[in-house]
Amino acid sequence: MATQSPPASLEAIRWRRPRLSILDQLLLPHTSTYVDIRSSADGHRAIATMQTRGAPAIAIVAALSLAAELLDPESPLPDKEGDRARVIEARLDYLATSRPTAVNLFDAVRKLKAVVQGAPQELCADVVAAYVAAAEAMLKDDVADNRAIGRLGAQFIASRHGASGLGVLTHCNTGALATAGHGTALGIVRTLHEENGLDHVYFTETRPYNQGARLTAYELLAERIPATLVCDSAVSALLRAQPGIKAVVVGADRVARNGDTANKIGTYQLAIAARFHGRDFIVAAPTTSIDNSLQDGTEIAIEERAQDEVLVTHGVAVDKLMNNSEVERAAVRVAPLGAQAWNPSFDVTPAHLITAIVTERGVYVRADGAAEFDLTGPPPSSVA
Ligand SMILES: CSC[C@@H](O)[C@@H](O)C(=O)COP(=O)(O)O
Repeated sequence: MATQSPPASLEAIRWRRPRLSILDQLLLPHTSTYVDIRSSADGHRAIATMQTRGAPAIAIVAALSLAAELLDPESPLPDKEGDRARVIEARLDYLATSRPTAVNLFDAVRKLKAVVQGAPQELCADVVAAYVAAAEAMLKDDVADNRAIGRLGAQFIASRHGASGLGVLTHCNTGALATAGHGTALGIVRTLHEENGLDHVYFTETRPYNQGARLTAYELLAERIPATLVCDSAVSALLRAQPGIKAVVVGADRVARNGDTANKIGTYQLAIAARFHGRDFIVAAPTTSIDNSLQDGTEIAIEERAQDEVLVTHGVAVDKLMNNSEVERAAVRVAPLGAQAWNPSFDVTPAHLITAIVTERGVYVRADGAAEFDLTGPPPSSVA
């Protein structure tokens, strides 16, 4: 395995029609390896094992994995158009079982099924062409959406706290590795940095999978953004010690129509700490993360992952890393054999703890005195 420094511009999802490859996020940050995804079965496996992760990225990899399969001349698709459409829909249903919480996946599956059902029926190639074009559009649109979220979020924070010298705290990884590029909450951090508004970003380890310590650190180093890693348990102490941190910015896996937000485990306690210390708590998410079918967060399915993610940790040997030798990721048991762990991958932050929800269409805030958002209509400050 080769060791590499972080590339200048991250491309976690590499689509070169008809080929898809993804940056293996189980091996980051010490090893950058692209894995070929040739089929929906490969896509399902990459999502379930978290070789790729992050709500928007999961949806896009699922969509493109099936595009790669459909464009493969050796893929055994039936010749008849109706049969072909049914096979595509069955593959989409299968992809939807890869992870349960991020609604972007289900949103993508629903939209792609509608494309397949609406495609002209005369030629077999049409349904595939329509599918591939729609999947490719999802990749392209996500970057544009993230750039809009970055700009609107940076403007919102600047309007409340000034346009320079800002400190922010973020959680998990919501950057180029979790999306098609730029990122959501990390997109706001990137935009603040590009516009010289950012003084410093603090980011959590995000146990147990360490999306912060491994992936956000990797992205921030690549772009030389001034940043400091903290343990998840240091957040309250950090907010007390650093009055310059004006906002906590996080992503979302699913937002109910009242604003209750499911995001990476630990987000809820960050929101409580932010409220206690009088800081803004901002959710950054594309509208594909909003699930208007859910009245509130109690209806969100929370994924529980394997106990071993808590009981065992992974890393590389420090001496090999320092000597620039080839490194191999190894598992290290932390808890004693026999110890039991509970490992919910997400938690739900109640709407009343959230200052604003930044989408690509605009910023939602709660009406004066309201404990909940109304996400069923356009945001008050919509983007034309
Ligand atoms: C733009 S990514 C937003 C969320 O998906 C992110 O914060 C998160 O919770 C990711 O969880 P993960 O388990 O790594 O897929």
